[in-house]
Amino acid sequence: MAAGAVLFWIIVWQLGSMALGSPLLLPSPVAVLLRLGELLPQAVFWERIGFSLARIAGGFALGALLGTLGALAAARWRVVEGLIAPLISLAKSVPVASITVLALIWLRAANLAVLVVLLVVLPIVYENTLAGLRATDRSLDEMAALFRIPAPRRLRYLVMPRLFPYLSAALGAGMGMAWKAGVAAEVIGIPNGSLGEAIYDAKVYFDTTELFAVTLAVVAVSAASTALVRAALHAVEPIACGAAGHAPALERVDAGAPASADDAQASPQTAAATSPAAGTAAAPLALDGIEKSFAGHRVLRDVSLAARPGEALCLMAPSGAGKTTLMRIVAGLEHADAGSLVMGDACDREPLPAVSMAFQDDRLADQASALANARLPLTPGTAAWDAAPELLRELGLGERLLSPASTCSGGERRRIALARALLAPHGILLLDEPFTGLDATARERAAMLVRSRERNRIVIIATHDRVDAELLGARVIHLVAGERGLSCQPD
Ligand SMILES: Nc1ncnc2c1ncn2[C@@H]1O[C@H](COP(=O)(O)OP(=O)(O)OP(=O)(O)O)[C@@H](O)[C@H]1O
Repeated sequence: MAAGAVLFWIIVWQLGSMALGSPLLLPSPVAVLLRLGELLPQAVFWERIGFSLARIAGGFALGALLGTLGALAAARWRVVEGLIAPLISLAKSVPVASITVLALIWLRAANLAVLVVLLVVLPIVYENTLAGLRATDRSLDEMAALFRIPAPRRLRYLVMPRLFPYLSAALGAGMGMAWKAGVAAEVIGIPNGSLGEAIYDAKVYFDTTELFAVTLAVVAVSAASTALVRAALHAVEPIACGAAGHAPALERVDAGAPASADDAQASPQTAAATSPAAGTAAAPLALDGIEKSFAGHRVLRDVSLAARPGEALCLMAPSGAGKTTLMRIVAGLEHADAGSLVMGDACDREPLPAVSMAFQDDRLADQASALANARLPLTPGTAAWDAAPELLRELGLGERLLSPASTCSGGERRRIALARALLAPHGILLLDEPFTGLDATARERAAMLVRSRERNRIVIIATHDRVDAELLGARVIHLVAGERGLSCQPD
């Protein structure tokens, strides 16, 4: 299709040239191709291409680097964004010709394309990268904060997948613009041995055919550079984004325990023996008189409850009653309007308490594998790290260990999120409707695994289903609707 379109326009060009009948105004494509054929064997022509390519690529690399660093700093500090904003506006609006003339005053003519290209590429990369960084997924950020995922892992598995499409678009567009601006600057500054000089000479000698031939070469080299940049980005993307199969550090499965369907039959008792949480002692938890409203709508009123390590509580209430809100308050993700929350000796919410949570909406790194997701909050070499593949197998995910989370079914994603919460060695485990989407067998197995790992933790489960409480042997707490909100009542 593309080749057909090109052929169509070459025919139009040929017909136009024949109609005009003046090679000075519009040489025919055949004449241009013949001239290009004469230029291509000449070493000096390739030296010109090399000269311009080196400077344009250099300016592009500098612009991309500074644009990315500037965007990272601007996303982190508003004051930096404010300081950079006028410079970016200036770089976008100042004509290439003005920059070129200034560059000629400041620099040697040979290197002026570097500065001009830098100033053209920098705002494109800066603005796109900043937009990518701002297109944050708050729920993933919240998950990362709760699990205390180390910054380099956050960047690779959670930020880069969002950022990469913006960065690719910017670099692809930036490379095309770099050639336009770089050659324009060379035509004005006429550095010796550049493609711009060849175009300038062709203009001076009214050699329109030569002008077209050199321009055609510029277009070809620009297209090849853009294709190269896109191919490099395509190759780098899975590694930069920690996609499944490209994160060996997080995905190493013990050689003695290959992923297989048979492994899914491993018993929960085995898991209990290797449970990372087995030695984790939690402090008691006490909520007293918790109140919470959203925009005047009271959700929780006078909610009080207490739990000791080793205890499981089951919050039962109808949909929309406030179970998630209460869990979020325990996790420190939401602030109560009134009341107190005590964990052992530590009062209240700052910093976030050592809590792990299976969120209602899973919150997985979609491109990463099931195993990488389960290990995101973990430290290599710990018991929890080593136990991750086994736990996933016991949850029936032996075949999916190295599959991207995005390709997993709803029930499989639920179990990955559950595994991540179970493995994180925190004293309080919050499970928000953890068995949604699981069939009866998977649900029973998951419940047994939770039970086998809860010994020294406080487990709070939100559910609509009494069976979940029975499977887990949990104490049932009803959130009961009152006149002015929801309060807590034992079973
Ligand atoms: N950030 C928020 N802003 C405004 N309203 C909110 C917010 N978070 C929760 N709510 C409201 O608080 C109420 C309780 O929500 P919550 O998610 O805690 O209920 P739930 O019992 O967990 O529901 P479900 O069982 O359907 O998950 C709902 O009416 C919800 O719309």
